[in-house]
Amino acid sequence: MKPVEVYILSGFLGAGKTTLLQNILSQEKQNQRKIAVIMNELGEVSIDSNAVDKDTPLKELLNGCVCCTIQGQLEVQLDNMLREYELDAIYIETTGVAHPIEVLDSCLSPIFAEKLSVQAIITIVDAMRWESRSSLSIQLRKLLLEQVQHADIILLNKTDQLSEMKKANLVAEIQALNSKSKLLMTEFASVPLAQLKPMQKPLKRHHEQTHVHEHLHMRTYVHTFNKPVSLEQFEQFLKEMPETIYRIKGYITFTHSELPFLFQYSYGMPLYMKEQLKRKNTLVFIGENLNHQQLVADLKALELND
Ligand SMILES: Nc1nc2c(ncn2[C@@H]2O[C@H](COP(=O)(O)OP(=O)(O)OP(=O)(O)O)[C@@H](O)[C@H]2O)c(=O)[nH]1
Repeated sequence: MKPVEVYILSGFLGAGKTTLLQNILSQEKQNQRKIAVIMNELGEVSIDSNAVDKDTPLKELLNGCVCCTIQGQLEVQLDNMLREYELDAIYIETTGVAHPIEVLDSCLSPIFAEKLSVQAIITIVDAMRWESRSSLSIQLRKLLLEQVQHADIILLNKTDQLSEMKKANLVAEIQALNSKSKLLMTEFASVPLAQLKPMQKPLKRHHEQTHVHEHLHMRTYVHTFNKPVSLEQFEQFLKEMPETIYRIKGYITFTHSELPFLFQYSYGMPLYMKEQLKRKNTLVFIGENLNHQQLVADLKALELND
């Protein structure tokens, strides 16, 4: 039997991995290929899984980063996928702080030698984040660089926010770091599937391990609101919260609206999308050295002030 193609989607928190996955899945559906998804999220609840439609087999690895705490689980999930479904391809969306090589290692395990064929590590780079990476900690900067260096295909995303001149500078910088990869510029990760074929297949590569909890000090906090909150006060909270909170996602209901909003925040940019169904009002916060106590107090205060 033909081995199942595997694509590893990597990229920093909020770079656009889920947006890319949605674009890919709708194109794969048109091509009538059988696709499965493995998602790894840092928080203990999944927000992104709603982005995958019900017909697509989905396995989730929650509350850990594939690269350190749950690499073994990834192998088990891959094995389960192969037993349960007849597939053409599996897409693995890693957490924004995963090292793609660890994921690659799991897929290249001898138990999958005949069954999986890893096609590419696709790294999506948030153009704005890349530009201002000097404000990140050394460990995170290193991770960003390595995600680029180990990619077979690089999507320079969010280019809608860059001038032509800045685009040219970024392209030159990224090509200097990894001249072997294919580099594409995208807005909202829009890319034809045919472009996601690498120039060469990934081989086993080595890197220095950077683990989420040990070195990056990356933490998550999951907060559930018991009642709607004021939009105005929530926006004030966003303005005042520490810059080391890089990513927030989840559902939130405001006093002015019955239905919740899907809330996305990355690199200082909030985005609200109205939902059609009631959802649990849970937000996942991801950041470096999170001060849990302060966060809990600030979020609880939003409910009291209402
Ligand atoms: N302006 C702009 N926003 C974008 C673009 N691509 C994605 N976004 C937005 O950026 C936010 C994060 O996108 P996601 O696709 O959820 O990012 P992600 O990498 O999956 O995030 P994590 O899973 O938390 O690491 C969302 O609000 C997207 O709508 C783009 O090209 N331009």
